Amino acid sequence: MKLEAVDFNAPDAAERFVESLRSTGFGVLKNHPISQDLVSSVYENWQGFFDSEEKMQYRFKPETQDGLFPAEVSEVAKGHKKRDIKEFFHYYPWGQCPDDLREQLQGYYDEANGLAKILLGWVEAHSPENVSSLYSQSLSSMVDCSEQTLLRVLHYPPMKGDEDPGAIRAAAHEDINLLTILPAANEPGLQVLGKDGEWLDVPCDFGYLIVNIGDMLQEASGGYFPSTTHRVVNPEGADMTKSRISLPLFLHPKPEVVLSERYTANSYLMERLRELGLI
Ligand SMILES: O=C(O)CCC(=O)C(=O)O
Ligand SMILES: [Fe+2]
Repeated sequence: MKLEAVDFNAPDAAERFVESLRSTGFGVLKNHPISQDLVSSVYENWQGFFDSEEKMQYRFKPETQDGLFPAEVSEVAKGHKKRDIKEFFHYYPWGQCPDDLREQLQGYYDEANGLAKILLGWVEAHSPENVSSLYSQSLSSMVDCSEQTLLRVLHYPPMKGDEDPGAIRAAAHEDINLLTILPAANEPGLQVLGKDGEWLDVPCDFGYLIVNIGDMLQEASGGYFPSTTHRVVNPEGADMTKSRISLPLFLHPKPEVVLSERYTANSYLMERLRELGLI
């Protein structure tokens, strides 16, 4: 299996992108419309936030799940015992955010959501009829004006050498949401599990945009679009001293959206959060 970047402006971009999603669970785009200067500047400013003491004033609120999740409360992926080596900030337009970072992050949130709608349109247009007939409404309308779509700013600190043996930056997992949109991080490490059981590096050239399918699209498409297992491995050698910042946008439908005969977006999310011990 090979993950090749699709040129966003190519005439057959939609078809090739959706084919990649279908066969690998991932799609990689180049020449997409999201501003790289904006992404670099977000990385830089949020590195400053994570390096600061004031970050602790933004500790997450358990009832609304917005704000900073410090390293000591970081996630334990389903089926794993060790905590991931990371800290992260959950940004929602209605949630907490340092004043000096809000405008820029909201700007990125809006740009990424705009592109996400185009990509959901591509997925819908290239779903076979027996699959698109399963969608209770168009995929892009599922996320339209959703207040659940989450932008996560992730910081993986440099390795200190005293990490718990067996702990990694992000243990193997699948995303819960419809689609995840992620600009290439400032350091490598993201890997996807191929159908052959081999881990494959996701191309991370600066400027690439990585898109992956989450469990909700798998559910809504009756399994046609597979949600894919991925992880972030620890750096080795000289890279151990480097931080890694990444910026996934998790597209979440409005709570009342019907995903399948079994689930609404809300009932699905609650079931998964319960499994993860988060509620
Ligand atoms: O940091 C990355 O590259 C991926 C992060 C991720 O998979 C997640 O937060 O769900
Ligand atoms: Fe993920």
